[in-house]
Amino acid sequence: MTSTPSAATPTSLGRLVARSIEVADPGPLLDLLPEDAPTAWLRRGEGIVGWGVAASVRTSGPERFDAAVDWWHQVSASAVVRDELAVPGSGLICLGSFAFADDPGDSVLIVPKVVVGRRGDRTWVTVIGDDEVSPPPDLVAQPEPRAPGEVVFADGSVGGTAWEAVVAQAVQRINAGELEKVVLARDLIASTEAPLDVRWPLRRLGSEYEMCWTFHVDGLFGATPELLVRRERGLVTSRVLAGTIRRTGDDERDLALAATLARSSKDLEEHEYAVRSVADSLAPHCTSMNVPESPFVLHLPNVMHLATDVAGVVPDTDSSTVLELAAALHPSAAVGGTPTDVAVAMISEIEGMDRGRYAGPVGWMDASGDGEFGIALRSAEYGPGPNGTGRVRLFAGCGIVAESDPESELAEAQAKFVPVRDALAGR
Ligand SMILES: C=C(O[C@@H]1C=C(C(=O)O)C=C[C@H]1O)C(=O)O
Repeated sequence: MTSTPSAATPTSLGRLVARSIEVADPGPLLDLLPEDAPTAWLRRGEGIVGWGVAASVRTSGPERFDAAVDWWHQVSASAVVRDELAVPGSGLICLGSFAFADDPGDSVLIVPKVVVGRRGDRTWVTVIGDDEVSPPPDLVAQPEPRAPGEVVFADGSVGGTAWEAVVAQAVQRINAGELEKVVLARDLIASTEAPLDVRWPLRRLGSEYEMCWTFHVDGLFGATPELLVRRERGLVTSRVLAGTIRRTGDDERDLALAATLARSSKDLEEHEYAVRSVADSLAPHCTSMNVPESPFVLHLPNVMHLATDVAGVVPDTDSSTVLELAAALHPSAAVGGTPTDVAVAMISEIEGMDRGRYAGPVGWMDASGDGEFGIALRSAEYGPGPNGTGRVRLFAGCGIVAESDPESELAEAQAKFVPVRDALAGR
């Protein structure tokens, strides 16, 4: 790895050596994570956790995806890999998280030093190092993570009332024919008494939001219900969400609400834009595709969504990695809008905040380019606060169409803060 793309800042230029071995079930993967440099991508207890940094690259700007793909090609081409399992996620892998917007676009790919993965009833450990690998570590459950202590929430960049006015402005511009749909988000700031030990919210998100992908990459964590793209041995899949209704906590009422959502023309329209944008971006890579005609309702503890699982076959002649597919799909109408360019310009004009890596692709990739990238929703970014405290920035957004009502959209955004908000609670 002598030459690196200009938009990339790598940490390791050495040749990597990776070795994966099968191990006995060590119990819940999240319980194995140490406090220092943990990474995670898990759903229903399966997936990947990792710790330490064997190599990483930071990229930025409009070239952030291309620069990361180039770096990964170089790293994986020069690596020596011994993998006794050869299942998705074993062998050399990286985890990554990408900014929503081109500017500043700060993004990261990380190759952990240790990865523990689970798929079905198989569990493995991968140890990755420079030129030589250490023996696999003992896998033992770590003590309960440190609690955040008292947590105080405050408005972020734009307060609730001001945000309603921004939504109203978007509705007006949609009705004036400028665009069809735009996704607008806001942030909340949580101040935690102690610096955040990210394993605290991760454990809670992993058990409360089993239908979601619980993730952490370099300070961005959450539990997303939306899979931007999975590439696995020539098959691509994407779970598209758009159209939301809040749950009441009363099962019978929620079922009636689910039926209302499935018939709501406003939500079906919003959903249709999102499905079309994903299908159109995947089509050039696929020989055949399955796009269901109508969505199903995905039930989460806080909200219900209209959901469509899109699938396609990528021929051997198409060598696009899952990250390139994610880059082609980003930003889908689920987090940008329709038409994409007009919506993205409107977001930066009126939203009033930098999204950072919220609503960008987050996930993992192996040396063959297979892997999974979700959309970083129901997420937050954390760092140090003043005087030994912690600071967490939570994000939530909503698709705005012609019939959107600002007050209901604000309530919907509040409901989307709930997963991370609740996961920070408890002392
Ligand atoms: C933008 C978010 O969610 C997206 C917007 C949705 C909607 O407007 O109905 C639903 C799911 C997501 O695609 C978010 O959670 O922040």
